[in-house]
Amino acid sequence: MSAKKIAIIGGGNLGSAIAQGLVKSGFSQPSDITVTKRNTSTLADLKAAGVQVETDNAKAIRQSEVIVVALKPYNVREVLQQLKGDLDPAKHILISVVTGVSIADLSHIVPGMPVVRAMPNTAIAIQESITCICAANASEEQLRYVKTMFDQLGATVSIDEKLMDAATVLGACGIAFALRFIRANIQGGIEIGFDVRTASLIAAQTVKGAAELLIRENRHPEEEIDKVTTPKGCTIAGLNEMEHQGFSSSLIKGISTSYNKIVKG
Ligand SMILES: NC(=O)C1=CN([C@@H]2O[C@H](COP(=O)(O)OP(=O)(O)OC[C@H]3O[C@@H](n4cnc5c(N)ncnc54)[C@H](OP(=O)(O)O)[C@@H]3O)[C@@H](O)[C@H]2O)C=CC1
Ligand SMILES: O=C(O)[C@@H]1CCC=N1
Repeated sequence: MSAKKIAIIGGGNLGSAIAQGLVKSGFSQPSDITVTKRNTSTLADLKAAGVQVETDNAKAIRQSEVIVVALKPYNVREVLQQLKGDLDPAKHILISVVTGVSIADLSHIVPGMPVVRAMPNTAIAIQESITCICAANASEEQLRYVKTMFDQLGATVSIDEKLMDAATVLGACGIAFALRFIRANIQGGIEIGFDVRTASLIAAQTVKGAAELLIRENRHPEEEIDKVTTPKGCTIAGLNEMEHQGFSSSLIKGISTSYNKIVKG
């Protein structure tokens, strides 16, 4: 368990998910976490779990050592400018999960602060995130702490900052892409006879199983696909029709479009 007190500035979708994961994992005592936002009514569940809920960012920062910034990209500059006087490079470490805001940008807003960028996804709420991490001006010890924290909340990978936008697309947006794939499977499953609950369970568990084959067994997807595609069988017939309709191509184009949205605006 972490002895450090953690402030999460911006308790929206991701900020709340991080708090949930920190509580569930036992990494932090609920009372050592403070989550801020202007309208705190949406944080009732976290409050009931013992997490401190605040509208006052400065107060949250003063009573914490680790500051997780989970604001919308367009809010970061203004909010951090206001909090500059409360941030102490000797006491605090800043972890930004904000999309598209570089360590250089952050260091420009709050000079001298140790900054780590992290890119988790919403599965962090259930300790199943993949979190990409990069640091330019944090100490080895601070970086170790951040990695340990996110290791409790899923898996981590250290990357160069130049790959952070790509990490956002593949890991963070990727949850939505995967869920849309599952939804399409559910819709197909209903069309061929299943009720929605059964179709959802089969579709979700099947995707989980496929992912586990890659993660646990370190296999290439095509190696596993070869085991399923009986010659002249129904799998290859369905798979080829999906490819004729642009399945892989649409996913690759979607990933590329998502990436360009971050880098070109
Ligand atoms: N959602 C995701 O899956 C992921 C998001 N990200 C990044 O994380 C960041 C947050 O995204 P997301 O959680 O989706 O966005 P949300 O809009 O859900 O969360 C941002 C929160 O910030 C709060 N906020 C706004 N102004 C202030 C302020 N002055 N002080 C304190 N809190 C404030 C808002 O609440 P209120 O209006 O009540 O103040 C809001 O709940 C973004 O930069 C996003 O790109 C990264 C990876 C994944
Ligand atoms: O859609 C977005 O812009 C954010 C970044 C990653 C996930 N959600």
